[in-house]
Amino acid sequence: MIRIDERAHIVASPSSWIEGEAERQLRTTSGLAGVRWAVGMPDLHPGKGHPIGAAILVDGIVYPHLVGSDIGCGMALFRLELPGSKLNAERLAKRLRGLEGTWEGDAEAWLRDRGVVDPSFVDALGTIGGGNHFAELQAVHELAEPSAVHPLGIEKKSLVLLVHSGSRGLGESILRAHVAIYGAKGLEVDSTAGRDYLRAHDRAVMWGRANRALIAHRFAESVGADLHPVLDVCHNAVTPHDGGWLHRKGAAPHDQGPVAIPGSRGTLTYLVEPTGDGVSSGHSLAHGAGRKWTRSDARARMRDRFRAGELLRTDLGGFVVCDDKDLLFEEAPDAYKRIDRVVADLVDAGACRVLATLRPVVTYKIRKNGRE
Ligand SMILES: Nc1nc2c(ncn2[C@@H]2O[C@H](COP(=O)(O)O)[C@@H](O)[C@H]2O)c(=O)[nH]1
Ligand SMILES: [Mn+2]
Repeated sequence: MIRIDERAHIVASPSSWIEGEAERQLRTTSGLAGVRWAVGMPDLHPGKGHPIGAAILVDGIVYPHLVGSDIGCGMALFRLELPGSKLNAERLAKRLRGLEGTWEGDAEAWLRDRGVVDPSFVDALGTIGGGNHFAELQAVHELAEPSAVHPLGIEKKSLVLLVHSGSRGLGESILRAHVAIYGAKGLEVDSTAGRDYLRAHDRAVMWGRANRALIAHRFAESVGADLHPVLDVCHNAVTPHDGGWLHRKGAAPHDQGPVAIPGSRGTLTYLVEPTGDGVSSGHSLAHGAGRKWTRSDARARMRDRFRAGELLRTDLGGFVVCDDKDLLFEEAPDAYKRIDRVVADLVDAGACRVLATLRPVVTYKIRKNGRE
């Protein structure tokens, strides 16, 4: 554990690499009015003023900035049953398209069926979005705890689909509306503005969940596969906890069953199960490996070493669908911290155990002219 101040610590061994700026941001965050405690996950890294990879419990106040603009972002895992017995990843990668274009189905009905009243941003529903969002076909690498994994329907030969996306323009519009009036201020939970924010926030969380489900549906449809939901875990949200409000920005809940913690398109994803009471880890788990390099650093460093085309295959043999060269460089596996170290820190802290590891087979980011 790395102690930051009397209210803040990071769930990481002192030898794990955490950027000084991320520690500074966590200290600033723990000094906000009403903060009871702030806990950094081992994937902690700097954000826009406040760190990413943190859980912050606040009394009486909700801080929209601590949740950020991608309200409801999360990881959803599905088991995928492909027709035929042999997987041809390259052919499958070529067949996949269209996840960046507007869905032709009834998006309003899709949202309503999933509890989103007053549907909005319907044109973006079912689209992955930019940045580090992705839809990734994965194979089981190792089953560490077969008896715990079988109830999830996952076996040694299973294929799974991991979808990382959020509330797209909806979450952004909610934060923007807050900033226009209140700037960086928090809101009293028991105020009209606080209640309005929480209502809009909850809608964005449900929108994000419905979005991941639709992305998975489109992915499965485009390769003719059957889809079985395994888990959906949101990592950007604020929820009631122990009389206060638990803000999570890039942190998965510890009390909602198994969590998928991805590393990058070129490293393993860890399927973990929370252990212990969650107290020392802020009732949370890491949500990824966390950035090591900023996007501009990654572009500069990777451009020096590789041509974009060379990054379309990964060291683990995966295929990458990404027609945006900048994004290909920015999201290179080297731009992220080591996922094995992140997970080891959580395990050493008694926060989770590893059930299985998953290997990326096809990572879909963006295809230009996706509908052709
Ligand atoms: N398996 C993959 N993991 C990836 C990829 N791109 C990013 N990542 C990991 O996901 C988290 C997401 O972080 P967030 O703050 O945007 O929610 C990130 O930390 C990486 O570890 C990918 O293409 N495949
Ligand atoms: Mn996210």
